Amino acid sequence: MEQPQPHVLILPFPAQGHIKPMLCLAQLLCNAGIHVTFINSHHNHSRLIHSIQALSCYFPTLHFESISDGLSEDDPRSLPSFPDLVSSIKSVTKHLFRELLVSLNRGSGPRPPVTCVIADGIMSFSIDVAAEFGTRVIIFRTFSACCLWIYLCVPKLIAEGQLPFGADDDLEREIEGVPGMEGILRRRDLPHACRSKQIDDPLLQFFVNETLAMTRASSIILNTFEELEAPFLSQIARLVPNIYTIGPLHALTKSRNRISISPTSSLDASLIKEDRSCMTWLDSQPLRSVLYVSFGSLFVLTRLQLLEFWHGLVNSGQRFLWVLRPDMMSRDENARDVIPSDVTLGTQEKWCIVGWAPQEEVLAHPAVGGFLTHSGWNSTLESIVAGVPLICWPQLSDQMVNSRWVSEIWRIGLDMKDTCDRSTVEKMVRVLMEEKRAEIMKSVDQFAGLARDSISQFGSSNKSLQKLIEDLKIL
Ligand SMILES: O=c1ccn([C@@H]2O[C@H](COP(=O)(O)OP(=O)(O)O[C@H]3O[C@H](CO)[C@@H](O)[C@H](O)[C@H]3O)[C@@H](O)[C@H]2O)c(=O)[nH]1
Repeated sequence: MEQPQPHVLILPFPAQGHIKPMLCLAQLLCNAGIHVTFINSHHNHSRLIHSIQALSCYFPTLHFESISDGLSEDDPRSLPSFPDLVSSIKSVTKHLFRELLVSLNRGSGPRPPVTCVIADGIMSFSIDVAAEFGTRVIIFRTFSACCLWIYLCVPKLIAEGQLPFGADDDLEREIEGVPGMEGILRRRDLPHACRSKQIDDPLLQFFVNETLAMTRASSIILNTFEELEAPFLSQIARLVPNIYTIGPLHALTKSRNRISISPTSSLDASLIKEDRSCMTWLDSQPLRSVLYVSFGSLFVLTRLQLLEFWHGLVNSGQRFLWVLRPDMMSRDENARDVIPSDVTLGTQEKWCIVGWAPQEEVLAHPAVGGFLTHSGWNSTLESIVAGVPLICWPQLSDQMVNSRWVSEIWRIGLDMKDTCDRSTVEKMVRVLMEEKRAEIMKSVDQFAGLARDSISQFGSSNKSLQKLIEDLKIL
């Protein structure tokens, strides 16, 4: 009789910062001979079609399915639409996910029935759906352990009266009651939703409820490495049954793929088409001279913020490469039209602007010497691996605490949260690129080394991956 085979169904939240690490994990599991079905929204599936075709060629056990996210094709999916997306997923996607599970479990075609669901940490409905079928669920949290630990502590902070506070209250005040963060965590470092005076603020409730739901899964996966976040991993381990710490996933995946990937191939699963002209521009820049500026895939800027950044960057006298996405402005404007018209657009000697960059390659380029970022977790990890120091300008969720840890604990960069004026931008850039560069680079090099060690053959993240693979093969 034929042995039953493992088949993992992976369900990411339909956004770039969630799809990318989960697709990395999918590749690692396929390398171990496991069948994986990766679910995208219809909207993202069509945007990823080239990556999907390339990945399906390279990994014979990797399959793709798509279901609706409940929004229409033309609806925006950037940050202001996040609440609409969350509620449509809850009302529409949940049922479609159940139907897909039923159909895959019929076992028709080359794939065996589903043996495990690996679902995004903000798609907790999957825990209930999988339970109907008696299928094991592992939750994948795509952001930092330090942020996960804060969300787990929010009910306690509410009970102790430390929450709520309003955005006008003293944001410098220390937060007590998050073990391991004493003396470091201030109100302003909590996820932005904590600044609401209303404890029933829908966004805060959403993140807290999704976090608590996670404790019902059989295990959780975190895209981090032990040497970076050990204190929080041990705190979280007291509340969840089992943690696999497998990160930085992008680097682990690249080191394990036996295929040679040409830089122009689309295996990186970008939802926006990359403009590779910036790589040619970087080739002509001096060593470590360029500040890379990117605020991730969701972030939206006001006209005023964009102008303050622009003037601050130009006044710093440093070279910069800036990613301005076409959907980046809070009003229906093109970011490039907002930049003062006395400056000719296009590739200049000192700066270059693109709509979307091949970020990992940019960070690995010898001309890049710093990264001005919103501190999304993927960007933070990618910068750590590349050994590039950071200036953090966080706006929400995990970004708020990531930036605090970057500046105060890991000491690999600077935190400029809650400020956005040209003189601060100029000063921060000068400090990072010149004044404190040598000092910051000592920690940057140390953490880049630790990240490399964690994904090596005997490293902590690789061991955790091997354990996950073994566990998935036990049916
Ligand atoms: O020009 C660009 C800009 C970005 N990226 C990639 O896009 C991803 C962006 O991810 P991240 O840095 O995590 O930012 P967001 O897209 O904003 O991610 C969301 O999801 C993350 C994971 O949960 C959270 O940490 C963030 O706070 C949340 O905003 C990274 O892999 C980048 O390499 C590119 O490839 N090209």
